Amino acid sequence: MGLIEVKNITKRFDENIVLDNISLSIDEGDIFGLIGPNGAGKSTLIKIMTGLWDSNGGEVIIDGYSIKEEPLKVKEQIGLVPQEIALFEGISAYDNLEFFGYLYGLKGKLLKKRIDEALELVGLEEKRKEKMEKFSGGMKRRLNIACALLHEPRILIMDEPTVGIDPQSRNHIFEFTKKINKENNTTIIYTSHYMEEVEMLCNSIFIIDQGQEVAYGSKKTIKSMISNNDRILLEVLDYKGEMILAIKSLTGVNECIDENGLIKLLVDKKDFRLEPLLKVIESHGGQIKSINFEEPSLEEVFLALTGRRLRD
Ligand SMILES: Nc1ncnc2c1ncn2[C@@H]1O[C@H](COP(=O)(O)OP(=O)(O)OP(=O)(O)O)[C@@H](O)[C@H]1O
Repeated sequence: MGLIEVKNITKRFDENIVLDNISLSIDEGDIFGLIGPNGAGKSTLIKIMTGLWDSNGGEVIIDGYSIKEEPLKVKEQIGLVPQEIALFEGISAYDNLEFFGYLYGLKGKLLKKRIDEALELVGLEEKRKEKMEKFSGGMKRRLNIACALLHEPRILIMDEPTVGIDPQSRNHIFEFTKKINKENNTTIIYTSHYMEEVEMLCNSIFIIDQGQEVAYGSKKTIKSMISNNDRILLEVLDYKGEMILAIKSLTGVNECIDENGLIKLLVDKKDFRLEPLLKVIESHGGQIKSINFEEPSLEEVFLALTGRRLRD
């Protein structure tokens, strides 16, 4: 059983079904990506998983506790960073953290220690005395995440943490997310409509669209859902013209396009072997300058499975 079990969750607003029988399981230490376009149901699922909203059917079990029956046991394990920034503008970064620390029941030396650690983690130690109103959107977002980490939660949930922020803050968020996952084994749930972020950060992925599961599993599993093909890009110097014909006749090669020395291959993962390809190139006098293997991107997966782009 995973640390987090979501079982057959359904949510309706009047007649509108916004989550349709969603089930998933998240292991301790995972970085779990929940992705889908605007209005797909990501925030609604997060609100149900954290006990902020009730579902119309199904259940959420965290560490063996039902969120409906033992909400406090569940909530103390979670740090939630909501989509809307929740901070006090008129006071300093430190005072904001102190306020949230009190809410978690922290005080005295322990609170000070946790505030220092959280400020360092999100890269805002030098801004501790500055008032929030002077902060950029990205700095506010980082501080908001720091607030959610003060009680050292076992699970950190971030709902679209990089929307509308500067690249520097975005990189900070990636770096410290990876750090707390690695060093503290914190389980991360990360929602986004930026496929490339999730692709970079997450090991398990759930793609949701119009309240329904589109794909779910490890990155590898999801990518293999749409294609048995891999792409290979080769840069080859000094080869003779017949080489392309010889490559095309190799087992497992479905396509071979030559663009002035940049050779693009589409190969069947099951049947293709690298060795015969290298031999053919060598026997035609070609010299390989570079060779790259490419998998389909998550964006391509989404397009293949839904017929639409994630961001139109
Ligand atoms: N309080 C509400 N009342 C009625 N409908 C709602 C409510 N909250 C959300 N919805 C609807 O539920 C659907 C899912 O919304 P949700 O905010 O969960 O999507 P999302 O994937 O988080 O999108 P975004 O990336 O835009 O935040 C949308 O159609 C939305 O209009």
